[in-house]
Amino acid sequence: MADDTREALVGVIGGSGVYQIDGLENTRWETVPSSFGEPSDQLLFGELDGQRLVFLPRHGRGHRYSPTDINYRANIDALKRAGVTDIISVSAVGSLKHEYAPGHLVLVDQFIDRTFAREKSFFGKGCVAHVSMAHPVSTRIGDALEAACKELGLAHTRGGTYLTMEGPQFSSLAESNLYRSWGCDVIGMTNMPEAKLAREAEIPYATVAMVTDYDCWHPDHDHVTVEMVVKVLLSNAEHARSLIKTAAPKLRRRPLVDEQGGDHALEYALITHAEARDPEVVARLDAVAGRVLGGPVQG
Ligand SMILES: CSC[C@H]1O[C@H](OP(=O)(O)O)[C@H](O)[C@@H]1O
Ligand SMILES: Nc1ncnc2[nH]cnc12
Repeated sequence: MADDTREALVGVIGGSGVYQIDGLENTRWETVPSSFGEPSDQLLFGELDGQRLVFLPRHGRGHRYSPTDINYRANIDALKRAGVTDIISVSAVGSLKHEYAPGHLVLVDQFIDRTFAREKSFFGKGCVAHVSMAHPVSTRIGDALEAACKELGLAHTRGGTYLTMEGPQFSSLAESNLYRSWGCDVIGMTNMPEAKLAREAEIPYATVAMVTDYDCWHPDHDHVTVEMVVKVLLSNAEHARSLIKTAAPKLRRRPLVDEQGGDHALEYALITHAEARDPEVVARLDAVAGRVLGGPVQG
């Protein structure tokens, strides 16, 4: 029978408190240049139980970039250039629901984007595209993460909405209550535009949101502080590590065409006529959109 799968290369974007992956073997940090500027750091290539993996610390080693200052475009472009086919994002989040106590993992499947000071698209003047964000998270990667949580006995919930705020300040009580009234589950500062850009780059994406605090709405819990987030993260670092270790091998082979659309999002997204495209803009889209832009555009 014909093999209708292909080898995957899993990329892990580590959030606050996750600046490396212990246990990764045969590692090398490599500079991967991007046509969209500087990624947050070099990429760490390595193997986890024989499975090749690429790791990028979202805020850079030492946490040098604030959520607003992260060059999300360069990060996703660099991962694409490195051959990454699937992204697992690991993120610290505040809980907006009683039932998600610190330590709980939420495998989110929806996002609300309230950020306003970031580059959100690879496309624009000179080459316009509109991708679907109806279902921003890959069910296939979510399945692997859920199975891993079950195997490891980690407290988790499949599905949930992650509200992305601009930051860097945490929310006011009125904002926190507003997001709760919208039915959001968790709050963070980074997953948008990251998930949008992964979609544009045709890389299926899924997030493991690690609850570190109750933001500022819970009457019985202190308001979130960085100290609180770091304390919970340190005590959960082992969970994140074993989760990646258990989930990544489940993603080793992937379908030729992802049924979710995450790896062919650009199929019907480009709207600028070939003759109207700006060759310079097209040139820097070589990794992200080379599949649909075809050969070099004549100037
Ligand atoms: C250190 S608390 C706030 C910080 O943590 C989260 O980052 P990440 O998603 O990269 O884990 C949150 O979004 C803020 O950037
Ligand atoms: N309460 C919170 N708000 C925004 N980002 C966070 N990251 C961790 N906790 C957070």
